[in-house]
Amino acid sequence: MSKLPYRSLRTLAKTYGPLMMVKLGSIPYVIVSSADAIQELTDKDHDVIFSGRPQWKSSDALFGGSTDIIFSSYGEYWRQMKKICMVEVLSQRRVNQFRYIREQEVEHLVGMLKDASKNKTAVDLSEAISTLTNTVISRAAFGKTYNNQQMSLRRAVDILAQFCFQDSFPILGWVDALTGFDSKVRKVSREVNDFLDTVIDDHKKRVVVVAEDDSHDGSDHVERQADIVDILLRVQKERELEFNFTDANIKATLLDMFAGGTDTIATTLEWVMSELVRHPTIMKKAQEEVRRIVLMGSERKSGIDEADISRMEYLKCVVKETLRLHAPAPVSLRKTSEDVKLGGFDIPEGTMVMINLWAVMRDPEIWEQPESFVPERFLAEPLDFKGQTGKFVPFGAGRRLCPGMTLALVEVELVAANLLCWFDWELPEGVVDLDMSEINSVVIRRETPLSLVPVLNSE
Ligand code: HEM
Repeated sequence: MSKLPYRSLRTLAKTYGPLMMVKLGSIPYVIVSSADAIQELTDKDHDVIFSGRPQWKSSDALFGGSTDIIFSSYGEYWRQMKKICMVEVLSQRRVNQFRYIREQEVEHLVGMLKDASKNKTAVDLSEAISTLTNTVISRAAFGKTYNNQQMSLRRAVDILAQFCFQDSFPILGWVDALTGFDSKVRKVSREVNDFLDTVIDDHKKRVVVVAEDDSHDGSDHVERQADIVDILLRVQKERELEFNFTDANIKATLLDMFAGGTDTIATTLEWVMSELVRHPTIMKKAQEEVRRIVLMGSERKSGIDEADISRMEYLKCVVKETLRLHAPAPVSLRKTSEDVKLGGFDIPEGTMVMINLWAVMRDPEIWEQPESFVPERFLAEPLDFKGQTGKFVPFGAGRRLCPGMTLALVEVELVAANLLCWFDWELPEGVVDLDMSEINSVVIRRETPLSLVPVLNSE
């Protein structure tokens, strides 16, 4: 198995078919690699049975026994947690509420790039985008950024991607003590808990008027805009739940927002820009659309709002095509909750299942020129992100579908539109072709940072 397992598993599936049993470490996994199998797995007879998740040593330690949304087992507890997440934290209303944060941070990024463009030197766009996505989620979640302390969240997310003997070879679990994995997990878990306890305590102490709508335009006409911690504390106090929503649950939810909502958005933007730089005609077409809508209307605008974005049909296709080729989360991990049949095979209760989303989105049986970057394919076939066809599945499918997709898409589209509207982009001197190598960490990222020269658009 290579360092990019979704690629090796696709190669195996070409020989052994879309449903195969592979041992990863000493644990047997059913690997699912076709749209038909995904559709079957998420139909009404299968969805619940395939909605379990494997728990890891690190998820148990970091999320108090995997009690977050990403890692918790399927059941009433997960259902309640996901509902809170979707209704209270990631709903359209919330996405609108935090619009002013996205707009301010994008303005900041554009300002920085305008300054850099004066020197005609390359900027580390990966770093700039990563800072933006981190700041946006921090301000939405905590009301501000906590610079140094917040690094513990980064370390926690990184640990989830690290190899652990117990998860792959349960009989060798003791080796994790020797490699230092166990002590590292304990240390990071302590740091994260201490940090999030401080954040929650700070919020409990503040008695100020907070607004939970999108009335905040960045000025001070409400005393303070509610952030996600305020919202979760209000849920804890007011909402009638079938379980006791404790501070530990709030911490697990917050950690999920960071684990799910920073690197995924940043890496999508990196790949959008990488693909566009490699395809100048597509870049030009996308720029023309964005500039026509923003700069050539009856009143020429100095900023881009989300109403403009809703009209950028081609840009949306560029984002879809990027997510098809570069799914940030290339596989979805599941666990069966009872004996079940899939594609005619008997699968016992408790089986680990890996859905190779990446392979399905490059399957030559269902995509023309599957390896090529062709945004136009989505003009011809406007597939949505809900994964119901089993074919276009960057956010997964079924009950475990990603709840952060609305938030992710508005942020990706807003940043991309700004990068395309105000700048042309060039490769640094001496670079002829962009290296597109991938690295598998929490998400699939570029192996090398994306370094590009911004040239101010003079239109
Ligand atoms: C481009 C951005 C994103 C991509 C591609 C992405 C992709 C995914 C995928 C593939 C899954 C697994 C779905 C499955 O098992 O079928 C998932 C789950 C999840 N994502 Fe995202 N995600 C993104 C952004 C976000 C954001 C912004 C958040 C929150 C702020 C988020 C929070 C979650 C959570 C909580 C889950 C677990 C859902 C469950 O188990 O029920 N994601 N995501």
